[in-house]
Amino acid sequence: MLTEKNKMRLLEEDELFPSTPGKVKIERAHTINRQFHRCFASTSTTFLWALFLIALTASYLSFQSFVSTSSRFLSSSAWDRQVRTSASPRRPHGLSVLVTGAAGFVGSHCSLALHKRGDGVVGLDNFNSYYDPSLKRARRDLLSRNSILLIDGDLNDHRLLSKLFSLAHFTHVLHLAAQAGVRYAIENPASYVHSNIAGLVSLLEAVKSADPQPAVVWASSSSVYGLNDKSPFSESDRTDRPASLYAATKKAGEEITHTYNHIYGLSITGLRFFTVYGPMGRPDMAYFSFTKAILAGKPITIYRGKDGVDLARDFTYIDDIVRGCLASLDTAGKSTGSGGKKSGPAPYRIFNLGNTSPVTVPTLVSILEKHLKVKAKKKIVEMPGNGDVPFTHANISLAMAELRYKPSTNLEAGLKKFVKWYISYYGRSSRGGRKTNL
Ligand SMILES: O=C(O)[C@H]1O[C@H](OP(=O)(O)OP(=O)(O)OC[C@H]2O[C@@H](n3ccc(=O)[nH]c3=O)[C@H](O)[C@@H]2O)[C@H](O)[C@@H](O)[C@@H]1O
Repeated sequence: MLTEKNKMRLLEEDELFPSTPGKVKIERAHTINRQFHRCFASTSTTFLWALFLIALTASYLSFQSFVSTSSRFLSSSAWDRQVRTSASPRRPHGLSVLVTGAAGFVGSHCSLALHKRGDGVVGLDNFNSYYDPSLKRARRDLLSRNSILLIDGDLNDHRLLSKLFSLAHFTHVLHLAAQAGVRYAIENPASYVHSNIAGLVSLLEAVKSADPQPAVVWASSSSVYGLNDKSPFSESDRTDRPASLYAATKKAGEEITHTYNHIYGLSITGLRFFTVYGPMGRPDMAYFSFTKAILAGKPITIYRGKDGVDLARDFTYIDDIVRGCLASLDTAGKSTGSGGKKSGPAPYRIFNLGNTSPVTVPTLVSILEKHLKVKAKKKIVEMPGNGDVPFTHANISLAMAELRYKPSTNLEAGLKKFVKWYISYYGRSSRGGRKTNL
């Protein structure tokens, strides 16, 4: 017999866990159900507590790491001195440049080139794990051996940025930090917004408030041309039809920098890089991942466009890009703002930095086969609809006229240098592990 109290409890439990309407309930089933419900209720409570504790621990840890990162940077006079020394030019009228993304491919090459000619350089990089961070650490070690300070920090860390601009009077910011890669945007769209939109705005806010305001040279991308089929691509061509979220964030960057130019008088130069390759490059890019796979005897996937047309890229060698970046810094006019107001118009420039001679992906593979002396195992598939464009081709007349930009390395010669570096760094039988220092 059920007591009134027990009946009430059962009723309450029934309300909590309603049974399927119309089902006959027998007492034994009900008892089992009740035990199950109790057990479930206690499991779910435990689960919720566990979640709560995990969240609490995670926020504590991230707070601790924020505090320790910030205090490590923000309260040490030794660190202040390091920033000032690294930012100081060693030649008369030299530049003082904050290079974001300095542990990256283009960032590390530019930092070294600037340092070599006597400019002051401070690097900033968040060492994210989009590709193997050990290569980024190796680049940092190389910079460090050249007395270039590279700070592990994120563009979105406002305190860190304002501290940097208060410590050093940077004449220029070379902004190369970004979430790169066209196809990865399908997997992780938020990382593109974090770095290429929020990070960019955070940086521009810091630059706007700096006194004096530096000039900004930054990496846009050939991908902004998107579905443009007028060839070669000129800076005045349509860029309102991006084919990937990556391209859309780079295009947004061009508009965002324009706003800061218009309102605050920041001197802006946007560089549309065309598929940059070379030694110490990005492992996610086709020429790099193909090399690794070919040496390992693994198959490579070659995408092919509609109607069996080969895809083509205006592959551009890193040294040419570095020269274009340095020429952009050297010719950037001054920012005109101070205290949040501009005192006159400042330059806003956009340049293509390409090679002007597109090469198909199968040709890229055959050049690699030749330099590696190994035949590739090729799998040809139709280009997936995940952001790729069929071809790119730069018109570089504007950069030639204003930057004296003149690319001098063709794909054959550039890949030879890349392969030489790859084998010296990883070895021929590598599985991605490094053999020597950079
Ligand atoms: O120029 C640019 O703006 C962009 O250049 C590259 O993007 P992408 O040209 O797609 O370079 P890769 O990823 O190296 O691809 C090169 C070509 O190889 C093809 N590919 C790639 C990977 C693969 O497994 N198979 C394959 O056939 C691609 O479809 C593409 O046609 C960079 O990854 C971007 O960060 C940069 O902004």
